Amino acid sequence: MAEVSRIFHSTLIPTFSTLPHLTLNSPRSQFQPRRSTIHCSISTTGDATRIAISWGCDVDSLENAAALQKWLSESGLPPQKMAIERVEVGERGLVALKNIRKGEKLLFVPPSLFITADSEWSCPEAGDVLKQSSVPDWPLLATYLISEASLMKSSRWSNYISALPQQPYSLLYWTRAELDRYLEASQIRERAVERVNNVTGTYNDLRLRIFTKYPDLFPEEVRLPSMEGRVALVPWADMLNHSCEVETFLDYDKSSQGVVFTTDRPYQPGEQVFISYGKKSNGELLLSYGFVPREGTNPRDSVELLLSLNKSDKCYKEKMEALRKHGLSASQCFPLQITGWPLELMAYAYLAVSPPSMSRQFDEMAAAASNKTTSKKDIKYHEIEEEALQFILDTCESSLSKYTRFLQVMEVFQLGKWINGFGYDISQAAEPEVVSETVSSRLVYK
Ligand SMILES: C[S@@+](CC[C@H](N)C(=O)[O-])C[C@H]1O[C@@H](n2cnc3c(N)ncnc32)[C@H](O)[C@@H]1O
Repeated sequence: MAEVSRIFHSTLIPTFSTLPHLTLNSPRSQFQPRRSTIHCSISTTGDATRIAISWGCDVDSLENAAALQKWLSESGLPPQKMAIERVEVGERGLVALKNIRKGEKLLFVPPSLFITADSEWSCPEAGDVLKQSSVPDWPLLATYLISEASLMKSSRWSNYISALPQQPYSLLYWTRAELDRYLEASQIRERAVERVNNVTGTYNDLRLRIFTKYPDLFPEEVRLPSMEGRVALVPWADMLNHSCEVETFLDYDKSSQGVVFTTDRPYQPGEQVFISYGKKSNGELLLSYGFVPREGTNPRDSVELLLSLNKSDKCYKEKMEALRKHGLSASQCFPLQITGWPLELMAYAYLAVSPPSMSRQFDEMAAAASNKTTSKKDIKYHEIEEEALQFILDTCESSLSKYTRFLQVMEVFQLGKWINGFGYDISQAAEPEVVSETVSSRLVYK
């Protein structure tokens, strides 16, 4: 169960958020067996000339969502205590229709409604080719979805496909220039670039290895979106939005043989019901799901702060040696959270600012800065504490200075407040410009 739970937790929702279009297989019985072809051309880059298949709807369309809901009930989804509605957080979401108790299990989506790598293809030959070529789950499912979308109304999944957001919020749609500009100083920028390259690379690989070799099965350009891990798509369950306050997540329930989640709080009729997409930072949420939670609502938010020894430090060599001994280097990243920073960061700061007269403490400091050692972490050197805090503050300021536009609206002095424990949320600096500009059309940030 733990494994299933992990898989569902980490892959179900990303699936939805990163794939422009999703699908499932159609049972042969519903169709005339035929040698259909995947005839489509879908762009993840916004190249309008490539879009050939009509699918999906506006992110807030309720019409298609209602059709989805009706189709799901006719296809085996048991009666629900929730309905799809327009919501404040996440455009559309599941809202309680009745009182829901804490600890209640909801959803019960049966496996017949899941979309997995084992789902039956309407074009079985195309499925066979991909499987024989050991195509990983993600690109396999993406191709599957596209193939079903190309069948339009005749696909068993047409109601599902039509209810998916046509243009999901995703960093995959950002151009390289936009990623560079708006995520300029965030670690998420590199990871987003990597992810886009991964998607493009996988698509190019498939095109070279498979699509061009079977032009009758894959006659046109098929652009594939993101992939990551194993995959299952679960209609209905993927209408649930994320809340940082909620601890509960999707799971496979062996006894009922369906996808469920257990509420961790009661809901009253009209309230939006949430799950957790995981304990992720704002950057991670942006990367995987294309949104940033409302400011200050994510206690798990964090940014990496890079601390470095000063090369002109008289004791640079000795400090370096001490750090090396404990598996650290002259530049080291530490997570800064909305709730504070790790003791290791403070220990590193002590080491960075300590004068030659404290050389006997270098080892103790380096050990405390390493998360690999079990040595005492909570070290304190009152004589250099202020200097160490100033060092952290300076590093924060220099890190923030990369967010040029951000600094125009956020006075640096607020950093001082934060560092003195007033709770300034430095983590919002993760994607500050994203919040302010481009993203009005792409990123949900309210
Ligand atoms: C699994 S879908 C949830 C259903 C989606 N709201 C819909 O209407 O199709 C995940 C997407 O919902 C949106 N979303 C989920 N939780 C959100 C939140 N807390 N704030 C803003 N958007 C959210 C994001 O666009 C995300 O990529």
